[in-house]
Amino acid sequence: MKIVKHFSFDSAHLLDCHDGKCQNLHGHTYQLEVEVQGPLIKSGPKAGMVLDFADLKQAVKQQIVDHLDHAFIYDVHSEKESTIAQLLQSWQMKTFAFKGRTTAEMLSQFIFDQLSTKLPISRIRLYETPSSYAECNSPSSKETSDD
Ligand SMILES: Nc1nc2c(c(=O)[nH]1)N=C([C@H](O)[C@H](O)COP(=O)(O)OP(=O)(O)OP(=O)(O)O)CN2
Ligand SMILES: [Zn+2]
Repeated sequence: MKIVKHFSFDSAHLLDCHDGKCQNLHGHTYQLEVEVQGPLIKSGPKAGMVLDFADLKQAVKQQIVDHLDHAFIYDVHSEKESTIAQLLQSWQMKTFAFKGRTTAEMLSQFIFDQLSTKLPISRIRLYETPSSYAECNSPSSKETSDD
């Protein structure tokens, strides 16, 4: 059985060295879908659930949304992005240090890995724009081969 919950957060970023408009500072209202797979709980207050949606909400909020929402997400390996982050930090503005390029793909892998330490996550999908998303699946939850 699978359950899915949707989340949303707003972040600013840029892609240093991008060969298009995304080299400029800009923002996204990211839409995040988190899927959890597992058997139904058999008894007690959570009977008939894979995981209580409220518990899923709290975990995603604490581990992901609270850190990324209204933050400048920057690649710690980029001098340009780190310089912007230092300036924002000097004004007590919110930043999030990311160990990689802040693409939808890299962010979705990070979110998947973070959440997987606490929950049986089977898939996450991160929409950067309404028409663009990256998806990260647990190998064990794949229904088809690797293609
Ligand atoms: N494979 C990826 N390609 C791009 C990424 C990414 O994370 N992975 N990111 C960007 C930029 O961050 C950019 O903000 C998004 O680009 P784009 O989809 O072109 O933006 P639009 O506002 O034009 O989106 P629409 O949904 O088409 O309006 C670039 N590429
Ligand atoms: Zn972007």
